[in-house]
Amino acid sequence: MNLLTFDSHAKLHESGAGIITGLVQTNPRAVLGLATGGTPVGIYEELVKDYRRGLTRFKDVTTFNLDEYVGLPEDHAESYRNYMNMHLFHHIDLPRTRAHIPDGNAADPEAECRRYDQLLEQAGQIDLQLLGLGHNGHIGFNEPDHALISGTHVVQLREETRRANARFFDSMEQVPTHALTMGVGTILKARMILLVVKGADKADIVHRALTGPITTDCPASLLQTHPHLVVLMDAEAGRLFA
Ligand SMILES: N[C@@H]1[C@@H](O)[C@H](O)[C@@H](COP(=O)(O)O)O[C@@H]1O
Repeated sequence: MNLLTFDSHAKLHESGAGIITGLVQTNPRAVLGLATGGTPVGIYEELVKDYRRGLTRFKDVTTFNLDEYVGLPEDHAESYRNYMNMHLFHHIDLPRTRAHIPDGNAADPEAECRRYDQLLEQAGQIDLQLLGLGHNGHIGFNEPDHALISGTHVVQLREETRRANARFFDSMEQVPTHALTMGVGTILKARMILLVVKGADKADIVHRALTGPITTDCPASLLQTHPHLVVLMDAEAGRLFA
């Protein structure tokens, strides 16, 4: 595990984008696992800057997003498809046909999960999986539970997760109750995992996840078992690692 702490968000974002840009430079056909939420926005901004500087091209890259809400129209401001379009996809030359996100409006969500897993399988191994961290230790939308599911599945969101995400919606009632998420098995199969954690409110959970017991009560704790985990933290999130 490689832990890196940054004294500014600018440096953290540059570093995160630099790792992704470097990977795509050496492997133009890279398969990237992408995340949403507040945390990676600055990294996507830097990635777009790298692209505009001509440092990288995405025309042969394939991407898979971790998750999507169930029941939000694709063009809803808070759908993860719309988030990705706004923050990354509309600014780079990644072909839409290779930018995969689970379809939260599929008539048969279980069938959609199987379709997503087939696409993942066809693409081969994810080269780099970008991850944020939920306050309860969730990764993607894999919530703490007595057992975790390996492949893509439908999940009922915990109240604390809906509350944390309510800041992006007009009211708590508008936050979807369910989501489709890649499973922890798929996440752990990635060649490299880039976990990004920011803010004092995540200091306890990131410390517990990376130094505490490996348990399904804290899905991110499974990342301890990964052979190539890189963690980027701001000083506030990383304060317990001193
Ligand atoms: N499904 C997403 C996760 O992929 C994200 O990593 C996490 C933290 O979000 P944030 O970065 O906004 O704190 O919660 C969300 O619910």
